[in-house]
Amino acid sequence: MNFSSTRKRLSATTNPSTQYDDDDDGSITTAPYIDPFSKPSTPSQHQQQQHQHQTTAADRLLRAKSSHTGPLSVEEALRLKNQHSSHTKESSKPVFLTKAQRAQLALERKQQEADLMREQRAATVRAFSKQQEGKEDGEADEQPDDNDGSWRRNRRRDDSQRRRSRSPGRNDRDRYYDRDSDRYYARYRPESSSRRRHNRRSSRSRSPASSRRGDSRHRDSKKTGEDPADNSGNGGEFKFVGKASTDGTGDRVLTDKERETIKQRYLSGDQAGNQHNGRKQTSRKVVFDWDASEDTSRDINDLYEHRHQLHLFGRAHQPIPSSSHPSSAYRRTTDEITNTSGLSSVDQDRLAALHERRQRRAAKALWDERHWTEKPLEEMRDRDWRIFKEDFSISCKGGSIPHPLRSWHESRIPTPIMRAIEDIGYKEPTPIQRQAIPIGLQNRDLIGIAETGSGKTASFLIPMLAFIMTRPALNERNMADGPYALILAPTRELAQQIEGETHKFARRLGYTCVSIVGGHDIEQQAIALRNGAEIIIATPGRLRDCIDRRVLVLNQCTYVVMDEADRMVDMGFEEDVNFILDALPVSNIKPDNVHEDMSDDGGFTYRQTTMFSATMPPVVERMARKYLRSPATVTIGTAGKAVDTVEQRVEFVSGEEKRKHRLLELLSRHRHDPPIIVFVNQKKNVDLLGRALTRSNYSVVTLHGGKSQEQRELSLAKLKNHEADILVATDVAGRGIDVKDVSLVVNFDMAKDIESYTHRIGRTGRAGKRGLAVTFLGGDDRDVLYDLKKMIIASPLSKCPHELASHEAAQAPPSLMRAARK
Ligand SMILES: Nc1ncnc2c1ncn2[C@@H]1O[C@H](COP(=O)(O)OP(=O)(O)OP(=O)(O)O)[C@@H](O)[C@H]1O
Repeated sequence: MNFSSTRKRLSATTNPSTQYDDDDDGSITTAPYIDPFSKPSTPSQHQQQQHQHQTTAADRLLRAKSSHTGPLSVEEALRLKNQHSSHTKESSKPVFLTKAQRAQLALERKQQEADLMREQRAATVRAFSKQQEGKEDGEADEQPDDNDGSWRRNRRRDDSQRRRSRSPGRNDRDRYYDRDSDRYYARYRPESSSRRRHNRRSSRSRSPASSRRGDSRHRDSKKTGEDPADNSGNGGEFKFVGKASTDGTGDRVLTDKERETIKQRYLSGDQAGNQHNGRKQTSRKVVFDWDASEDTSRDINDLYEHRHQLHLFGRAHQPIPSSSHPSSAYRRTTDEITNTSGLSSVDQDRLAALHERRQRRAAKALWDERHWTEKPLEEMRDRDWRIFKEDFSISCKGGSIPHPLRSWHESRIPTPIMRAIEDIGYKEPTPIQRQAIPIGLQNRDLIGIAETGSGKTASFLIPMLAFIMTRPALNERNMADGPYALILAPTRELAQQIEGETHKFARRLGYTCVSIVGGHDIEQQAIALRNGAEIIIATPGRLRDCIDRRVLVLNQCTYVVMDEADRMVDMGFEEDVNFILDALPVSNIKPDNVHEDMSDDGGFTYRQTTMFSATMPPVVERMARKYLRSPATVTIGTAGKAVDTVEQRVEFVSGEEKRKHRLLELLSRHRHDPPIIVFVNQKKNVDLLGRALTRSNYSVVTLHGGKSQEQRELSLAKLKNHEADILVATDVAGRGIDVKDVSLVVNFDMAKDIESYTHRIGRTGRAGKRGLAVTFLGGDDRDVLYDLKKMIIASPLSKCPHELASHEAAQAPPSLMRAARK
């Protein structure tokens, strides 16, 4: 639809006072238009309207009066007056417009304003281009009338008149605007053109960047559909680039889109203001397909996790002013952030938590992620030490525990002992050695609990030797005061074994060790003691004898080791142990209030007492409380747990004959490599079984408490030397006996308690090697079934048979079962 023709038709119908006076040139002569339907927009306009109505009514009265020949009659005058007053009443009535009419009128008015603006812009451009042309062409311009640009103005007027002649419906308002715009050009053109000239000059002198800005403006105008070049070149016609057509009269017809744009721009003020150039705000936004569950940022930054904390100060959405020119608002903001005094306690807590998290993150950034094996000692952090201890199942109690040994050469072990360790061939310390040796070197009391065959002997020997190195060498004068160190063991075999282990080190260091065990001539032992020995290894009974007989004094003994202390108590040696410990000098007993670390004791040496075992029943803890001062406790793995390298099997076999038969079957069928140890509970059964096995062509030695010390030592030596394949023994051989590569342990009789069982099966699977333990169970073993089941279940190599798992006696501890029976 032709927009301009609609506008004209509407004007004609809605403006009753419009008079068309089409003359030859198409011009319209009319009074300035006042729309009677529209509310006066200003007070002056309103007064003007009122005045016009009144003037028109008075004129009519005068005309009526003048057309009358004589004076008016009273009726005539009244009629005229009534006529006038009714007209006045009518004209003063408010006129209501429909919404569509108002919109149409507003559209019309806006169109007129747009036309006026367009004209003004075009005129400015024309004036400018005329001046440019004038400059370029100079005096030799082909247009003779163009010196002042008047020919262009004339041509524009001609064009305008031609257009008007083509548009007979054009109303007086258009004419008014034309005139008005001419006035505008006359008034403002020189100034605006001179301003443009000025702008142009200044833009030339400005930086290239600003000229680029001009370019970008140019580009922008292209984007919006306007072409400034066209505006300057087409005589001020507002030209749309796009699908535009003309109607039959040659008037340009606006497209729907253009009309819509004009409507949005001029009719809906709010929308036009918000939506720049009628463009939707989101038209240039990229809308991503995004799902909150795909947000991985919260994994790496917990700031996102607690997003609300960002809004703690309510400033996140506000622009922060430049700190170089801090405004009062900015200062207030920073004050609020740094000063938490005004915050609620909840917000202060949040702020503190945030701060702490940042600090943790910063500390984490400093973490060295290398494994402890890749780090030098001085770069080890607490975390590395924790990992290290976990790797070796080391757990400690007692406070001020030194770091464990990573290797032999990183320790504070004196060089001569280090050389001895190298000579013996211990490449790496075992877990108990890693932690017990540094504690021992601090001259600190210690309880060491580690599985069988884990190197506990060296754990107490090495610090003991280091301590002895600090003592004066034994000579004629101090020899009579006795040894520097004492090692107590429950059995002769164990004592002799420790002696052998100690001797390996001691002879390399020039020290003497003497074992005092039963079964040997006490006179010979007294002679050995008189010759002087730094280290005494003894069983409690014989040592007490020696002290009683004054064969031995312990005047300068300040280092005491109790190996298998629980066994000593078990065997009834507790009283003997107490007697021996009480015989030690009291002057060097460490007071309770002394700091745990005794390494720097100002030259004074307190007595150091240590206890080692694979099991630590409560009775040993009682002894420890009595004789140890602020001890450190080191546990490797789980206290009392059987060594993981042993596979434990159990079979329910009742009766001696059946068990013998089963044992022979086991030995013949599976062909276990010697040495093999078979444990029997009673001495006489040891001999019976030994003979039975010998009859079956096995090379057998036996060991029990009823044999002479010589026979016992011979049996053990034959087994170690591989002269015998099988050792049949009681619990005498159950503890501490270290025979290399025992492949099989058979519990012909089950041990009476779980600790003894643990030590027995610990004769195999030693020093990291794998072993097998087979146990025959019968009706007498009910009291250990519960603990045995637990131990087998805990063993990684073992499988608990259904018979044991479901056994009635294996369902609860024996004490509970007894209580339930009562
Ligand atoms: N660091 C080491 N490297 C290699 N072998 C070692 C090391 N320490 C000790 N051994 C060896 O391991 C074996 C067992 O050592 P030891 O007898 O001291 O163990 P244990 O824990 O006392 O056993 P039990 O509890 O049965 O008495 C011995 O033959 C010993 O020579």
